Amino acid sequence: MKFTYGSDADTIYAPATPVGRSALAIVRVSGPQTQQVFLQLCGRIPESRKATLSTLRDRTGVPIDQALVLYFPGASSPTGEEAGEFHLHGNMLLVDAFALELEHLGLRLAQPGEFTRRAVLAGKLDLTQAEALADLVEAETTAQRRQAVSQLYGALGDPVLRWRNRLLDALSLIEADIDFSDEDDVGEGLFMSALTIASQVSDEIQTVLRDRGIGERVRDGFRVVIAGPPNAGKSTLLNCLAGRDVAIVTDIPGTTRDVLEVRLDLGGLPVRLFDTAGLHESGDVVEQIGMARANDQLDAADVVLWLKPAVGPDSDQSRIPPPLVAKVIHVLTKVDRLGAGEATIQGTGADVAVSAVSGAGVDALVLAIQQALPVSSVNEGMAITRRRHREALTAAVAALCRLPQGTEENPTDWTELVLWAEDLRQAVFHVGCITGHARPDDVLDRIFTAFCIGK
Ligand SMILES: Nc1nc2c(ncn2[C@@H]2O[C@H](COP(=O)(O)OP(=O)(O)OP(=O)(O)O)[C@@H](O)[C@H]2O)c(=O)[nH]1
Ligand SMILES: [K+]
Ligand SMILES: [Mg+2]
Repeated sequence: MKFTYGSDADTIYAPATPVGRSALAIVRVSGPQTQQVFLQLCGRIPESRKATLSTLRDRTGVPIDQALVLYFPGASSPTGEEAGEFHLHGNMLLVDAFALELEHLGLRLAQPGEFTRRAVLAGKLDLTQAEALADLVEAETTAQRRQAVSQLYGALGDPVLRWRNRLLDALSLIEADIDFSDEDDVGEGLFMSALTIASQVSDEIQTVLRDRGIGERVRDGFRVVIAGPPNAGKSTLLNCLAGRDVAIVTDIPGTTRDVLEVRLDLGGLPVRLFDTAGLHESGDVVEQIGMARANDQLDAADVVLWLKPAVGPDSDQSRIPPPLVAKVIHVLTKVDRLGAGEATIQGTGADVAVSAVSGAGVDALVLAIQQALPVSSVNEGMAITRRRHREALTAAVAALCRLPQGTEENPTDWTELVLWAEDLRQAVFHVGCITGHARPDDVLDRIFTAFCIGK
């Protein structure tokens, strides 16, 4: 969907707190008509940046509410333009009555993310910080919250900006060389320093690109897939780990066909846990489709729980998982059905033995999953958190790799310098897209449509 914003010259408003009953409801206003809003509804413009108690009145003079109001003048406001905040009591009828007065003055309801968009356009935030704000609002686990906060404080934006500045330095060296050069001479040899800078930046970016996608995983959730033969107890285990009855369980093999997903917080890490159809030879068309879906999940998994029942008709099937990139945890299930004293894991090849009925071994399994997640570097230093960042960095590296890699190489004539300058310019552009220093409109639209209104 293409999202179109109203004019950036409009004065916008939006509730910044959730709909419903609450102690307070905060309404934000931003744009050139802000002072007029204060004059009309409070009777005066409050002192800048100071919480002031004020009676809000409608256009007939009838009080709407007594509210704490805040006025942020021009450039020092969160959006970089005239802005205000109204802390009403948290009743929706009251908020509606207030909104009606704002609309009467010509304000319009903000689009999702429009306040943050204005802050970016005013240079108050770079794009990675704007994305971090969205991630912070959406965070469901500690790791997500920490990653969002560190990105807000520049964990991604700062190094990207430094790369861009160094590439700009390199570009200006080459441009100087071009200026010095005439037809017989290719400049002062400044290109050598330029190529050194470019290759160092390229190496640094490539190191970051080899991060195994941890930042993206923290943002989206690590994928843990439960798989194994039919009736191994996969759906029962999903329900047990989720703590609720998500999946259908029966003693009929082939009960699960569709992929089911639950989101879990495992020690602060976001996990997407998937239940899949039992894998075996089957002529049943529906089961075959289910197994194809199961295999797709296995291909995308970070960790696979491969289940095998300790007892029952399926226990002797010596099934092994298909070849996988993911880490595999071999889980022996239904151990409550083993006789007392029977050694559980030994000789079975399993890593963990569980019973979803008695709960035995479930804590050990959770621990094993946590240890199998590729999290050693979570929240430490720079993290790529979106595909957008990865694509931009990859494109920048591709441009830098077109430059000669050894500094010994001399340009054959000055037109070659011009081509090198162009490659550098492209690298600068792609790196700049991450922070918003180069800003194609579709990038902005894609980012801000994912925001909630009022942010
Ligand atoms: N005693 C005992 N029975 C279990 C346990 N886990 C599962 N079962 C039983 O095993 C049968 C199969 O369980 P499911 O969870 O449906 O197995 P599944 O692997 O999802 O099966 P499909 O979806 O058909 O591949 C059911 O009758 C469950 O009640 C367990 O830990 N202990
Ligand atoms: K079943
Ligand atoms: Mg099942």
